[in-house]
This record gives sequence, C-alpha cells and structure tokens, in this order.
Amino acid sequence: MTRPFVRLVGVTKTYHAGAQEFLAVRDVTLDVEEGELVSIVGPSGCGKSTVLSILAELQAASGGTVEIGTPDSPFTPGRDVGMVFQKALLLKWRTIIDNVMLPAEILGLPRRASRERARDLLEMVGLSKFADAYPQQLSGGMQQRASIARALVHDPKLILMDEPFGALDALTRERMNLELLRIWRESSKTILFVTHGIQEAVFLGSKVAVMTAGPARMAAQFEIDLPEPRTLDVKTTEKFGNYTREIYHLLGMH
Ligand SMILES: Nc1ncnc2c1ncn2[C@@H]1O[C@H](COP(=O)(O)OP(=O)(O)OP(=O)(O)O)[C@@H](O)[C@H]1O
Repeated sequence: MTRPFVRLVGVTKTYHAGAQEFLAVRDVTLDVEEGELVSIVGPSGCGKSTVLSILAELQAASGGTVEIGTPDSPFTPGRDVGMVFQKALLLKWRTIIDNVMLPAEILGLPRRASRERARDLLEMVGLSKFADAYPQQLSGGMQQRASIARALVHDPKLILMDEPFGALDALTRERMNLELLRIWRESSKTILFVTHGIQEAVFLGSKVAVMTAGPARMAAQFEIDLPEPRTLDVKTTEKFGNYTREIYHLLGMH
C-alpha cells in the first residue's frame, strides 16, 4: 500500500480573537492519493477555506496531524502548491501570459523555460490566442482558465481550488467542470477542490469529503464510483442521483 500524498488526521483549528476562542474546524481526517482529485463540499462557514489554508501551510493547524508528500515525492510548501480562488485575481496591467508566469517569476525559475511552459499551459486551457491580451479582454470563464494555467506554471505537486467556478454562470460552470477534468487527466496533479455545489463535488471527485456546519466538522466521505472519463451524461445516472441525495441528507437538506 503506497502512502497517500496528503494525510490529515483529526485536524482542528481554533482562531483566537482577544480572550475569545473559536473552534473553526474539528475532526478533519482525509487521505488524498497522489494524482487524485478530491472534492470537499459543505455549507458556507464550515471551514473549507481553513482546511485549504492549512494544506497550503498559510496557517498551522491547532491540533491533529498534517502530512503532505511521500518519500518518493517530497513536498516543499510554497514551491509545490498552486492555488485557484473564486476570483481569477489577474493583474490587469499584465498580459495573460505574464500573469500566468507570475508564480515562476516569484520563485525565480528560469525565465525562458517558464515562458515556454506558460505557452504550453495556455494551449492546454484553450487560450493560446489570448497570450498577449489583457485580462479585461477575456470573459469570466476565460479568466478562470488563465488562473488555472497560472496555478500550474511552476509545476506544483498539489493544486488547491477554493470554489473556483462559484462566480460563473451555470453553463460556463458545467463547461469548466469538463475542462478541469481534462486538465487534471493531462497534468496528473493531485487536486483538492472546495465547493458549495453537491452535484459539482460528485461530478468531479473520485472522493467527496462532506463538511457540516454547527459545529464545523468533516462528517463523512464517499468514494465516488462513476464511469471514467466522466461526461455530463453521468449526471443522469441513478448512481449519481444516489450519491447527491445521500450528501443532501447529510447536510440536512431533504
Ligand atoms: N482568521 C480568522 N479569524 C477568526 N475566525 C476565522 C478566521 N478565518 C475564518 N474564521 C471563521 O472560521 C469559520 C470557517 O471559515 P472558512 O472561511 O474556513 O469557511 P468556509 O467553509 O470556507 O466558508 P465559505 O464557504 O463561506 O467560504 C467561519 O466561522 C469563519 O468566520
């Protein structure tokens, strides 16, 4: 049995505000295999972003175990993380290719090789023609594709996505889901995908971790056994319906 790339065991996070303590998450236990795409779904405020920030080592857990990397594939925080947020957060005074290159620049990676990689990634996300355009010339979905290319440019081992398609219209979101699955297959990265959308979580993940609020905790996990490669037809299957129904119930929505 190989070691998972990410292992969280009984992770808790307490925030302090003066003398007040606030338990933001507890009972977070999750294994993510190398190359796996795992969804984390839950209502607003249940601590999903907190879990991602602990994984990115932007903040420390208050308790429990956080292990990332394996002996064969060690993990360097900062260097080995790519992040995608709800907003694309592109710098409007930089061209798309210069935006994509930003993490490589910050890490001081060789410029010529990074530029080539940025071009390849823009091709992968279907934006070759827009390399020299500015962000405001792109639609929301295109900007989000550029931000995915930016998250991959320094070849990180772990991609953390925090509600990346939440601001997109429903059709673009579906299209981006398909795009993400293709990019994931082509790049074979380990991806953690946070969403409020139960259907989105089940459609994308080989595993779905469900977080509940009040008190915030990781309540359950589902191995999602659906045909690969996944297409939108999967959503009409009985199995897909059963997974989503079970998660709705867990979240108290009947
Ligand atoms: N730096 C902080 N200091 C104090 N409390 C915080 C801090 N960051 C988050 N919290 C609290 O911790 C809880 C979890 O927040 P978090 O942002 O992780 O939830 P979330 O599930 O990602 O929410 P959303 O889906 O709305 O983005 C919330 O109640 C939030 O108010």
